[in-house]
Amino acid sequence: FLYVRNFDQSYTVSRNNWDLEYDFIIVGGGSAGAVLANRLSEISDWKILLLEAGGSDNILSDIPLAAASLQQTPIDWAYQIEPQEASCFGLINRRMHWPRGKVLGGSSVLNYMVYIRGNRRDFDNWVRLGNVGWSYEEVLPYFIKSEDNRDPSIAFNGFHGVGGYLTVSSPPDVTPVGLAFPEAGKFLGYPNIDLNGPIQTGWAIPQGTVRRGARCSTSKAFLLPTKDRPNLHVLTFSYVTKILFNEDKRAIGVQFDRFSLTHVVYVRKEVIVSGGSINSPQLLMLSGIGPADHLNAFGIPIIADLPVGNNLHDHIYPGVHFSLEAKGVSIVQRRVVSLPNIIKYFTSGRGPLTIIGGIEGLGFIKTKYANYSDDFPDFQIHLLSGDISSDDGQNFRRVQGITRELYEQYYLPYTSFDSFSFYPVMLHPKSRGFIRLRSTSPYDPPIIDPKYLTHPDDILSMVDAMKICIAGGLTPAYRKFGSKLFSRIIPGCESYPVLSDEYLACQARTYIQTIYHPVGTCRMGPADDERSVVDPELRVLGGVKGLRVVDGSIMPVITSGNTNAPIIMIAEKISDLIKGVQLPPMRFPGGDIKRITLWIP
Ligand SMILES: Cc1cc2nc3c(=O)[nH]c(=O)nc-3n(C[C@H](O)[C@H](O)[C@H](O)COP(=O)(O)OP(=O)(O)OC[C@H]3O[C@@H](n4cnc5c(N)ncnc54)[C@H](O)[C@@H]3O)c2cc1C
Repeated sequence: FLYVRNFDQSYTVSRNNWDLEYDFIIVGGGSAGAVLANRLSEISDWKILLLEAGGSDNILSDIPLAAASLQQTPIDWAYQIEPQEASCFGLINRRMHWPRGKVLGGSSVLNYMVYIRGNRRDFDNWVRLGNVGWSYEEVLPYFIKSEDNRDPSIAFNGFHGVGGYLTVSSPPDVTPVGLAFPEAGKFLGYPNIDLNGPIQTGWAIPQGTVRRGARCSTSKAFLLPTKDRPNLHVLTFSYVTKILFNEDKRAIGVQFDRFSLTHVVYVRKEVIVSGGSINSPQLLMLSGIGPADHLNAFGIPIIADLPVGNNLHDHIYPGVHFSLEAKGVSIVQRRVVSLPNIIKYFTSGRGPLTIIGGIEGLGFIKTKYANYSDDFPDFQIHLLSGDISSDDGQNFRRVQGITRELYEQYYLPYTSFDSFSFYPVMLHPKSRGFIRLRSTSPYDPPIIDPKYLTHPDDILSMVDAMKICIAGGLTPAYRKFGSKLFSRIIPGCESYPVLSDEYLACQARTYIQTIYHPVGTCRMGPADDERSVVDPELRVLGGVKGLRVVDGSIMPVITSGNTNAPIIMIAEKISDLIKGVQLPPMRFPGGDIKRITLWIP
């Protein structure tokens, strides 16, 4: 207990009194909001208010292997998406859950802690879309600024930071199935590399946002060190329901609900919305910023007619599952959640409970559809060591929202043996969906329709990625444990020859799942691009003043990898911009790279 739990964390940030006016009001204390609160309150003359709808994180959320068990609990907004047209859910007709953190630290408290920054092309692509200032060379200093990398073999290779607020570490313990992952990659021709270093295409055991074996959320990383700053007020259980404007379209404050009472607080400089990719567009629309026809339909007075809620996209994957003859080589949750392992975790910050969401390997690969000349992978394989059902399906059923009967029908055969899964995550989906208001009540969850797989290219590349996964799981690295592809005949796909392209496509449509990276709903772009909601300094367009959006919703195109680190970077960069400073661009430490043509949506 002493080892992993810093007693400082028991501080409470809730206050019962606050001021009537602040220099900055930040809405949402998640991945982005926590960074902004820290960095802006470094200026002692500025008074900052952070309003967070949820409370504080807890001891369960510290345990890396327990990540999935946090879903559908009070610290999760527990959204559900609309049923999808593309027959993704033909088999079980489910409405996929979309967890989002409702807690200080936001989704960084629920996430699986994988630390990935994305590909340098992602940011150069943002610049090509008109977003001056966001090239890889300009954002790299901000990734480094946040970081405290604790692995000496990675920390000093020129791409990393030491001494920042965000602890990044390599896993203290890895199962044999995890250790086999880079070996399997090498067999297929992929090098074992630092996935945040000079090249991204490779297979490796990933680093995580983990400090001494426990989750390092942005609440722990960025808010905890500010607890003695008198100019930062953090109010938990404070749900912002409206941004207030004067007749000049200047944001002058917000209205929020706290313990059944409604309050108003005013702002001198700016309101910054950091509610995440679902809540930020919802709040903007409720406040009169959104598509005019949609707001008119609800009778909401229009402040600015902007494409808020459009451009919703996400990372999805189909599962490729393997069973193993060997025993004790992967995480079988019913075995690893044992008293000795719990004691080990709390006394030394080691053991299987430190494994980040069960993810022990990451492989960035290129399918034949990638169509790029060099290092710009189109899929990211996540190795889940131990399968969805190794805890008797409890998390899986909760996370995927399927019934016990369906679970027993299709997944039960997994439960008794060691196993692993490869999840090939499609990095550059072309399908686009939207967020819209369901009603004018801020308490009604918005309509979320990602329109998965509605672009025909998306399914083709997915089939190819599944084939690479099948090859990877059957390499000598896994054969030595007796790996076998778990090939049940999927109901609805019987008419296709097993493992044919058509069969795999059917499997993908049937079992697609989110890896929880929705972005893009308050798209950043130049003012003359009709798709833009915020400009490259993240100021809301349409003549609005004193209002920014800073979170995952501003990404014009999703980054190649998990989204927490890039969102922290975005908040770091904008904090400096607000302060009127910018770190100098870093020349790419590996030298110049070839220019290539990217697909631009
Ligand atoms: C289950 C899961 C697993 C993931 N795994 C990984 C991973 O392994 N690696 C990775 O890099 N990324 C991962 N992600 C994604 C990553 O965590 C998110 O992209 C990132 O945390 C989003 O940051 P954000 O600042 O945009 O929003 P959030 O972190 O969601 O923050 C939004 C905050 O605003 C608050 N809020 C919203 N509306 C209001 C309002 N009106 N008033 C007051 N407060 C409000 C919310 O309660 C929340 O605290 C995962 C996400 C999930 C959910």
